[in-house]
Amino acid sequence: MLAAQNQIVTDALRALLYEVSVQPKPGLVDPVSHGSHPDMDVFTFIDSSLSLAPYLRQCVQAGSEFQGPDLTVLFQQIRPLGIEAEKTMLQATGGVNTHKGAIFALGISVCAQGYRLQHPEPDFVEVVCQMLSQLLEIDFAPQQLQGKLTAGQRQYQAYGFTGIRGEAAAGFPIVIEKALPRLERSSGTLNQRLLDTLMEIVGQIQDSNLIKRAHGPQVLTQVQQQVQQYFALGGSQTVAGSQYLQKLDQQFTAQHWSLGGSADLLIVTIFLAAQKGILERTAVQG
Ligand SMILES: CC(C)(COP(=O)(O)OP(=O)(O)OC[C@H]1O[C@@H](n2cnc3c(N)ncnc32)[C@H](O)[C@@H]1O)[C@@H](O)C(=O)NCCC(=O)NCCS
Ligand SMILES: Nc1ncnc2c1ncn2[C@@H]1O[C@H](COP(=O)(O)OP(=O)(O)OP(=O)(O)O)[C@@H](O)[C@H]1O
Repeated sequence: MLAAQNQIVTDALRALLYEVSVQPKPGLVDPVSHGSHPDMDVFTFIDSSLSLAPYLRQCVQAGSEFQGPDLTVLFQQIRPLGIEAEKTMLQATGGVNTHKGAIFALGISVCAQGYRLQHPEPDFVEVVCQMLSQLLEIDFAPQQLQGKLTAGQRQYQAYGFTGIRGEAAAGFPIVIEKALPRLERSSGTLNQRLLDTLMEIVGQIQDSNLIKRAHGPQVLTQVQQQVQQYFALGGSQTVAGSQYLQKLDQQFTAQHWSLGGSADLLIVTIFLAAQKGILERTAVQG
């Protein structure tokens, strides 16, 4: 039991560290570039990731010890832990928001996997959906949408987009139905496979981070076309695809666009792939 709990925490930390190591990611921080985030670099992400280890352990423990019939209670137990973890992250990064979305999405994911150690019958999606069955109703209640709103809250009001909350409450369908299958059928180096997986997510998501930075959802159509073009050129394994991705990185950085939500779903994808044992390492070439 303890070994399995430890493995969940290790896989979650692996996911955080792998995500920031993948490059080139359009507009996102990687070891070569800070993209559209001049206040961060790869070391900020390493510090942030390490600071989250105790939080991730607490979420796993809460999941594996939970016995009641109502999994919304389990989510109520871990949410305050997430709010504390955001403060820990900000202390570790000198006040920079590196992993807000990941604290939420990965915390829920490791908690669900912790729960499944004792209750293997429901699958990951069922556990997550049960945990979050009241999330949208509670978070998007009119009394919550007052005062200074976050990007996600503003976009819910303006466009009805449910953002990270909607993805999580639906059991991360983009991760399960699109990103994991893309990762499984991908080939090449691990970096190449994870780049294709990231771009698969970018083509599917309504990323509140991107919509905020591009000042409106019309950006989604353009970015979806760019993703199609990337895959039409052969993706990360062809010279044309790689050059196109570099061009996108330059364009996103110049426009100050970012893909924070896609990065967060990539983290969840890597975590689940590691748990399923489909994240086999591939020799790095060149
Ligand atoms: C739900 C969270 C993420 C807060 O949401 P918030 O509205 O602040 O976030 P917002 O939508 O602006 O984006 C947060 C991050 O999510 C990621 N993200 C954006 N869009 C998506 C998406 N479609 N899918 C996945 N991740 C996404 C990005 O990295 C982004 O930076 C979480 O931080 C949280 O629950 N915080 C505690 C708040 C709380 O419980 N308050 C008390 C009750 S209101
Ligand atoms: N590799 C990465 N590079 C950059 N952002 C990432 C990366 N991985 C995840 N993210 C996500 O992007 C978000 C940061 O976006 P952004 O800087 O726009 O947020 P903010 O602090 O809310 O806004 P602002 O910087 O405009 O005040 C983080 O919360 C994080 O979840």
